[in-house]
Amino acid sequence: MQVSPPIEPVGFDRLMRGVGPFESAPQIAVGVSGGADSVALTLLLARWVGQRGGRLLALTVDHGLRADSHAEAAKVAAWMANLGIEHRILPWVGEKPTTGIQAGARHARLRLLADAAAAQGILHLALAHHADDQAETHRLRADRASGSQGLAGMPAIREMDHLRLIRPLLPVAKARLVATCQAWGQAWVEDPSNGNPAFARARLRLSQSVGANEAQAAQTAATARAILDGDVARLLAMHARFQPEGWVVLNRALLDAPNDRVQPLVASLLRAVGGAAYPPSPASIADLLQGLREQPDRGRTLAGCRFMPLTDGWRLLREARNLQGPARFRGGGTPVTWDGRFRLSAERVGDYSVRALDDALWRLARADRPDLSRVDMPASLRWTLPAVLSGDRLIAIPHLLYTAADMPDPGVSVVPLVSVPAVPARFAVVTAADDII
Ligand SMILES: Nc1ncnc2c1ncn2[C@@H]1O[C@H](COP(=O)(O)OP(=O)(O)OP(=O)(O)O)[C@@H](O)[C@H]1O
Repeated sequence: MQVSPPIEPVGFDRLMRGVGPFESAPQIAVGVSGGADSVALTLLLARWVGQRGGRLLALTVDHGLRADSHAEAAKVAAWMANLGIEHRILPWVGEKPTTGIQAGARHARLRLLADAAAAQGILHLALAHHADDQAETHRLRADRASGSQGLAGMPAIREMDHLRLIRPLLPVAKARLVATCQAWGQAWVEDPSNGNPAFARARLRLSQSVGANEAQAAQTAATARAILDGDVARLLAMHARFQPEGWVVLNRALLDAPNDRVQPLVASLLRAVGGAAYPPSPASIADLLQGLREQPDRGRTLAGCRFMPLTDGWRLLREARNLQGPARFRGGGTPVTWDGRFRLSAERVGDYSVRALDDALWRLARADRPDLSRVDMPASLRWTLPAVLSGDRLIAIPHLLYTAADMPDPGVSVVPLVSVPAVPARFAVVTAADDII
């Protein structure tokens, strides 16, 4: 039987160069679940960061979904203390989903990790996905017949709102990570859900071993993806202008680019503007593109978005129907995501809810502030905006800079989830495959 060697310092330096650049004294956060993969990554990072006079912050999310999750997190904390690695436990509090638990836990986990790192001014969050994970992603996506971008799997670098998600171990086989822990004499925990066939990923691990061919295919696809992401980012920079209200102006010339570039770009745009968890099928995007090319002056809808013709392009915006219903939040800085498009929070603690601006709320706001009528905005866009209520009182329409005159200012802030005008590359890398963290 072939024995896998542990990862040596030189090899890890090379892996880190692949996900750079870093500051001269790098500050990095790492998600450590306690499994062999993330424990190995934490050990490797601690040495790498230490050699450069930087800082490593290890973070463990306690999902509270299993009886022993607290004990496990505490065990990781003890290991980290032993190794002299700064560590924090982040409990997942609040409502848990009843269906799609794994996907819900992944999203919550990423948010908790990213927020904790960003709060410390850390710009890089490392996760321990490895080559076997990549190959599994590849196979899962192939089973669901996703487009070429999905098949390209996870990116090694993904820009998020305030930091970069990095996956330095993507080229490395899991066996080498286990060997790394062993070489360090460091224990790890086995995740029982990896053996639970209820979950697609675990099922795959149990039913099929992932072959070298697939790992190779995933690697090739990942390279193709990096090239694709770069091209898509350039096209976005040239032809798309993002607006803070979550819509985009597109030049008609965008459609002159090759289809294998326009297709994933439009998929990302639709997902960002429409707020859906997944982009629509490649076939429906192909139909849309054909329609836009043949009759550019006709409006079209797809995936909760509208293309409204302009003189030399389109306004792409959220359709003002099937928007998410009211979502409640407590303020005090804790954010809520609404309609898959915006993250809202309020400084002042209160009993708030966010829902779509409608005619009745708009009348109330204008009665309070008649000058709002002069805001130059098409009605179709207005009805896609979030309005914030306290009980049943309208208190803010953040995009119109409206706050109710006779109420204390709740200090509402709103961030569009995916539109990042200054750095289109961030936008370009959002695909369904990124949901797998
Ligand atoms: N509870 C957690 N707390 C912090 N980070 C986590 C947690 N769970 C997963 N991660 C991070 O996300 C990565 C991917 O998660 P995934 O569920 O695929 O890993 P895992 O099966 O728990 O394995 P491992 O911990 O061995 O990496 C992990 O490698 C780790 O970096």
